[in-house]
Amino acid sequence: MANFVKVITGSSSLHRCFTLISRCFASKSSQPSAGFSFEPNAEQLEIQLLARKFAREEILPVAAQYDKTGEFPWDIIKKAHSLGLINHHIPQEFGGSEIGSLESVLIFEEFGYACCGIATPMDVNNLGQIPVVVAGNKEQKKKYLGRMVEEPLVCSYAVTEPGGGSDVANIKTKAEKKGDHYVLNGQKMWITNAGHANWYFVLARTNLDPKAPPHKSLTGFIVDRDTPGVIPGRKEINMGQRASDTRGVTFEDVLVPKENVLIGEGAGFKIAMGAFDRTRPTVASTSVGLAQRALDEATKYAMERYTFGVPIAKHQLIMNMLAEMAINIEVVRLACIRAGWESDQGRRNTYYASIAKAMAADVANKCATDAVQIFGGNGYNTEYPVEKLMRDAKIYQIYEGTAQIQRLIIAREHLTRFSNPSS
Ligand SMILES: CCCCCCCC(=O)SCCNC(=O)CCNC(=O)[C@H](O)C(C)(C)COP(=O)(O)OP(=O)(O)OC[C@H]1O[C@@H](n2cnc3c(N)ncnc32)[C@H](O)[C@@H]1OP(=O)(O)O
Repeated sequence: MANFVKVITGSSSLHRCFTLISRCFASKSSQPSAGFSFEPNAEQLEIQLLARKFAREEILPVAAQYDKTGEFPWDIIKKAHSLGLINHHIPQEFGGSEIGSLESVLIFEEFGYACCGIATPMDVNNLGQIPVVVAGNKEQKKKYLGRMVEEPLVCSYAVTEPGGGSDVANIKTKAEKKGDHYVLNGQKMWITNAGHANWYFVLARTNLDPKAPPHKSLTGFIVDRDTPGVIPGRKEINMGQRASDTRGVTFEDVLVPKENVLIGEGAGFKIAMGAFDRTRPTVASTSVGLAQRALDEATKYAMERYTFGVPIAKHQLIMNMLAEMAINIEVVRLACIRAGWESDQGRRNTYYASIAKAMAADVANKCATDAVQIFGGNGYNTEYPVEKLMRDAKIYQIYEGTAQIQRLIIAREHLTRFSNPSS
């Protein structure tokens, strides 16, 4: 592995970072802090710098090309795997690095800065794994997480259906128990990594009684991609994040062994929701990376572009736009850190995760749109980087819970806290 690191970077300092990152993983750096601090500790800084170097040197230069071709970024995923920059949540017991959510937040901001289309397959890899991390038994973890540490594989989180993704309790895919197996039938839609996944986390209805409480009727399964009857559809051509692989998946009489049920029948809804609590902070920080990139590109352009005899960065209306971008980025970055940190304290972070996700998605869209505005006609052209940022940003207000669903969650959490301040 060390050789591989040198081959891809030509740098022994990067390898030193890798050693440090492993040490940090081993010591689980996210211990409760002694008090407020805006300073990353030495290990967090090393992780951030490693991710930044990797993102700027390996992802950013090829981002436009992957966007153009829509090719799945296997090369990047393999390199990230070899550096320990993916599979963060897998316990050390099963070979993973088991870093904190806060460290994941730091890594994904760097990935998002370089290319969200390339970051998303790696983010979703976490989303697919987390149900197994939090709800899998020892055998399931060993079998399905262990293989992802051994080789660069990806998995998927298959919850959304053609009928909708927001109202999770109403999904229609069903799994009927027959002997030692469940027979899975149904259709999933907008499943990221679906064409390349080695296995899927699938949420399905196991209690078909219409009077049964919907949340307790859903069960989470691990489904091997090569099981007969698992049929991924065509790659969807989306507005942005084009390197990311999104497809429908049909399940036709798929036999899933009962050993692949997570926890037990009826536990699926809460497993699926709990996974979002862990991944929304990193999805949010990925979009913060995009917003920061938009600000940096816009600033550079504004300092080089002259109108009325001065760089446009000297015009107050442009300065105002840059300032607004900076304000929003600084604030939402802290929201992401809080959401990751809360999770690392072992507390339910639903409220903070949704605040970070909701705000980061809006900030990314505002910053990308304003960057295009600052670039003027050039911003609308594919020769410049900001039109891609605008296309890549939109989905953050839709996937992993729409802007509206996040506000629903925040309001519900707020009302509960308000009524019961000790909760
Ligand atoms: C990197 C980019 C990612 C790209 C791929 C993204 C993949 C996707 O986009 S997936 C599709 C997007 N969809 C979503 O994000 C789902 C959005 N929907 C939701 O989050 C839920 O359906 C939501 C919040 C609206 C829940 O609504 P609702 O059906 O009213 O359930 P609700 O009453 O709140 O909860 C039911 C039970 O679950 C529990 N629960 C809810 N949330 C959680 C949670 N976070 N953790 C644990 N338990 C939870 C509740 O406490 C309740 O428990 P009990 O019955 O014991 O009281």
